[in-house]
Amino acid sequence: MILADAGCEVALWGRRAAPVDAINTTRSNPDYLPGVELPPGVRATTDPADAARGADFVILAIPSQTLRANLTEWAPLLPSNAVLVSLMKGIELGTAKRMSEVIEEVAKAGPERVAVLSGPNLAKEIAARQPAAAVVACRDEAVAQRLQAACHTAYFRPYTNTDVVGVELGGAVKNVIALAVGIADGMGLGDNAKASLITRGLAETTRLGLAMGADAHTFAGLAGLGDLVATCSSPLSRNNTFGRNLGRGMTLEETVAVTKQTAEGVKSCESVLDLAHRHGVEVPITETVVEIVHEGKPPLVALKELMSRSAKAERR
Ligand SMILES: NC(=O)C1=CN([C@@H]2O[C@H](COP(=O)(O)OP(=O)(O)OC[C@H]3O[C@@H](n4cnc5c(N)ncnc54)[C@H](O)[C@@H]3O)[C@@H](O)[C@H]2O)C=CC1
Ligand SMILES: O=C(CO)COP(=O)(O)O
Repeated sequence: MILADAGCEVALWGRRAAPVDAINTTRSNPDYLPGVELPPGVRATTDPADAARGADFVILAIPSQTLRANLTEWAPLLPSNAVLVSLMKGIELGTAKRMSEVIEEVAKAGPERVAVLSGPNLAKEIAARQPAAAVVACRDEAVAQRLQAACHTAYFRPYTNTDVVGVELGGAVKNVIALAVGIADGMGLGDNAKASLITRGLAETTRLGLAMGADAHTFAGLAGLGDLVATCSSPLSRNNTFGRNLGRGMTLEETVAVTKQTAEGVKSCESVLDLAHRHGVEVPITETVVEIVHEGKPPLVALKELMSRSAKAERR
C-alpha cells in the first residue's frame, strides 16, 4: 500500500488463492486487514515468477523462519539487478543469521543489493495511513536513497542508514523485549517495571549490537528505541499480546492457539540468545524470556531471579 501510494506499481505474491482473488476483485484482504481498501496500483498473484518479473525491488515480508525455504524456490526467478528488501524482524534458528545474511546467501546477492526496512511500524496503523517514520538501511547509501524515494508518502517518512546490522538487530530483539514487557503487564507489574525492562532491554540490544559491529547511534534511533517503545506499549503488537497472555497464566500451547498472526519473538528469543552466546554477550532479559517461553519457568520465579542478579554498574 505504501509503495503504491508512493507511485510504484506493485505485484503482491500470496500463497493462497482466496486472499489473492479477494485482493484483485474487492481491493481488500478480508482475513488480515478487513475494511482497508488497497490502492489500484496493487495487484495480487499466486505465481512468484509473475510477481518478480521486471521488479526493481523485491520486498520480502514472510515469517522469518520460512525465509530460507521460500527464497530457495524464488531465487532463480528474481531479476539479477533487483534490490532485495527485508521487512522481517527475526533471527534464523540454528544458524543465528540475520535475514539480510540469509538473503545474501540464498539469492547469492552482494550487500549492495540487499536492504532492510525497520522501525515503529505497527501494521494496522500503517494500513490506516496514520503517520509513521522508519529506517531503510543498505550498505550502499545510494541504494537506500532509491528505496527511500520509492516508499516516501505523506504518511510514511523513511530515513536512510548504512548500519544494516544495527537496524536489523533492533527490529529482532525488540520483539523479545516486547514479550518480556507483555509478561510483566500480564503479571500485573507496574509502569516502573515496564520502563526498566524497556531500558535494560535496549542496553542488552546495544551491547550485542556493538559486539556485532553495529553503530551505537542506531539503537537510539527509529529501528532501536522507536520500535521498542511502539511494540512494548501497544496492544496492537502480537509479541506484546503474546507475552501478556503468558503473564496472565496461559500455557504456551494456549497462547499459541489464540495467536492468529506471527509473533516473531517466540522463536527468535532462542536464536537471539544463540547469537549472544556466539558473541560472548550477556543478555539476561532475553535469557529469561527463553526460560519462561520454552522451559516452562514460572514468571514469578523468573522475576525473582532477574531482580537478584549480582549488582552491576549501569554502564559497562
Ligand atoms: N505486522 C507488523 O506490524 C509488522 C511486521 N513486521 C515483520 O513482518 C514479517 C511478517 O509479519 P506479518 O506480515 O506481520 O505477519 P502475519 O502473520 O500478519 O502474515 C504472515 C504472512 O505470511 C504467510 N505465511 C506464513 N507462513 C508462510 C510460509 N511458510 N510461506 C509463505 N508464506 C507464509 C501468511 O499466510 C501471512 O500471509 C515478520 O518478520 C514481522 O516481524 C514488520 C513490521 C511490522
Ligand atoms: O514490528 C512491529 C511494529 O514495528 C510489529 O510488532 P508485532 O510483530 O509485535 O505486532
